[in-house]
Amino acid sequence: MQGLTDSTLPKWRSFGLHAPLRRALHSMGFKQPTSIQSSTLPLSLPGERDVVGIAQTGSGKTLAYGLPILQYVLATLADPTPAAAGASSDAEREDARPLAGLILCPTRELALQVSKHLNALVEAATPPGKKMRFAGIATLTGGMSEEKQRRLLHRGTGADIVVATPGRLWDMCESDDTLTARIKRTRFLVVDEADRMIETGHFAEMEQILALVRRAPSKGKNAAVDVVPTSSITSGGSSMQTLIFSATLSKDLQRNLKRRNRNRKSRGGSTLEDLFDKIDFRDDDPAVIDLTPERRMAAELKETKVECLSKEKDLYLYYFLLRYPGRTIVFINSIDGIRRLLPLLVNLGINAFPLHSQLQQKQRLKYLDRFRSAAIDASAAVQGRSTGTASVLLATDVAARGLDVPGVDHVVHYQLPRSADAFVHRSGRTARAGRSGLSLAMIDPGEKRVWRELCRSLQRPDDTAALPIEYSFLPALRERIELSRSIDNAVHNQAKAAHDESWLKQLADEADIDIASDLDGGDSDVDGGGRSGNAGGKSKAARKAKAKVEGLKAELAEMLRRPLSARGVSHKYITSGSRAGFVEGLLADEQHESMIGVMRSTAEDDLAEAGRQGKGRKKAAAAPAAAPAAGSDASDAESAGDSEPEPEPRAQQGKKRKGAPAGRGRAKKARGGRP
Ligand SMILES: Nc1ncnc2c1ncn2[C@@H]1O[C@H](COP(=O)(O)OP(=O)(O)OP(=O)(O)O)[C@@H](O)[C@H]1O
Repeated sequence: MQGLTDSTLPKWRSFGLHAPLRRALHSMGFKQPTSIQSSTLPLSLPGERDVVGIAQTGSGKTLAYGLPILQYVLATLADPTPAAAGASSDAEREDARPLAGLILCPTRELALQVSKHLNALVEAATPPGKKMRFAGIATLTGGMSEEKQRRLLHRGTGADIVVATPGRLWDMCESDDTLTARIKRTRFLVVDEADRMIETGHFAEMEQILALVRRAPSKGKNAAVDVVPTSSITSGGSSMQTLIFSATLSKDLQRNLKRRNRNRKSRGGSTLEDLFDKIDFRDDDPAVIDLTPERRMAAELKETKVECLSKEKDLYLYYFLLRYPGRTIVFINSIDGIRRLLPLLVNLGINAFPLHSQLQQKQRLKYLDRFRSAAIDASAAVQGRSTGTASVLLATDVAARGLDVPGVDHVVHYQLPRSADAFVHRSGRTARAGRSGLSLAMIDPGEKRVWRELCRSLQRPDDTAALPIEYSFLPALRERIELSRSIDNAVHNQAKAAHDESWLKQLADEADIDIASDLDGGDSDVDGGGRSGNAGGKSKAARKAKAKVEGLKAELAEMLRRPLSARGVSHKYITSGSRAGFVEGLLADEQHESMIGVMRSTAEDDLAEAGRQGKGRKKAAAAPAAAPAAGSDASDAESAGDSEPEPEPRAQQGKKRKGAPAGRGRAKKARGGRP
């Protein structure tokens, strides 16, 4: 073992991991185990116990279950099963080899990520110069070529570890006896995100897969079935170890918050009972390691909220993305919502990518990759684009669990999810592995009850601080958003007209009627215009619609070029503006890149500063009773003719340092019109 002595990684030494694994941990920079790893490893290594591990998001659960499996693979390299040793071909050897591990995950992205994580460890564990990796990992997920997955599964003497989503795995099992037989004798069964995996009605195939690893009653608990011919295997091996992991394992967190539930109390309980019902643990008393923190979230996660009208969410989201550039995942409850918001943000120059289940798998991976690899560089803000510094993933809950994208700064709940566990998992896409992060909940009046239920489910008071907002930017942002919406409507009309036109043309062709003159510029009936999909060219209306889209785009580009200024900033004579500290900030090069008048700062810093200021001026800061302020306690009712939220009394100005500006007194109600 080159360059690695027992003293290199003292914190890992007590687990007795094989040298290649310690080498890999060393080269990947994992200097010490996380809490869940150090608590479960002594129990979960080969030959030990069944383990149920519950720990906060981003705490390293993948390695907690991955290391024992890889430890087992390394041990069997030196000591293959007798049947495998006596086999004369790779296929025979594969038949005779039990699977080292079967890892079940709820989403394709998560399965691919787990494989990638374990593969990286295997690669790092392989001595330099050696081509053969010591463990083969096959990923079986839907949306990708089954044939290719089958090839990788059976390569050589077969994969050691299978990482799979239940649907694709079961499909393949139905036509692959070798796979089925190897699963029946798997040495490790891992159920990641276990509460989700066994939730009734989610994965019909889970029942069948779990039945494969259940022991046949006739064999009894201690029957040895590990080294027997494949054909005679009818039930799971007796030495299987089961490792169950999740960040949440409580039925109360799964409760539908949107449904009024009078029997709330009786619904509590633990998913553990369901697990014991559904999974045939070999251990009579599996070890349960529960490291759930009090608030159920990572300690490094800061939480905030914006209370605003539903129709104002786009505005506050845009404000947040501009004010705090970085990598942000925005969770939206419906795919239609993503389809609406995506063009709106893209028109505004935001690097936004969609992720939902109706995208092809290739596209899902492509967008995730672009989100992951987008350069977050403050200096990338370019003329004509509002920002080049944000990377935004607009996602449904398909991205809520398990996804580990390094460097996600913020999670935004554009709408509240339907259950508290979804809220915990969504929020956990940031503040991972000891990093800081922020979760922002956007709450409209209709969601106030759900928010209260959510806090109750999480057993905490509603003490989430409101996001400080510099209200004087909002009129200009609103104008941009409205223009972006108009562009989207115009593009939609254009496309619709193109569709109508080609349909009309098709009908005309079928009836042998010539409508070319209309399409060439006569008085077309096609309203709104659009692209003609035929050789006759475009109708007058289509040309008009195209010109309208181009005109609006040019107008927005011009608008985006104009700087955004906070109230009190003078463009003509910089030093004459009334905004305190503005010039000092400019001189110190601490001004925000695209919002003139506020400092570069993080949302976490601004929250902390607002908290400090708020303590001293709680009474003075109370919002006017007549209109709900964003971030203040808005009315429960979706009031008719909802007026614009009154500006927050004290505008926040970003991170305050020594000599930095203090908040300017009360801002006046924001005016519309151009800045
Ligand atoms: N011992 C360690 N030291 C430092 N970083 C680690 C360690 N173990 C894992 N990590 C890193 O922590 C990050 C989160 O790990 P992982 O995805 O396994 O978390 P998780 O607990 O499964 O999260 P979730 O509940 O969201 O699925 C990963 O980027 C991983 O590389």
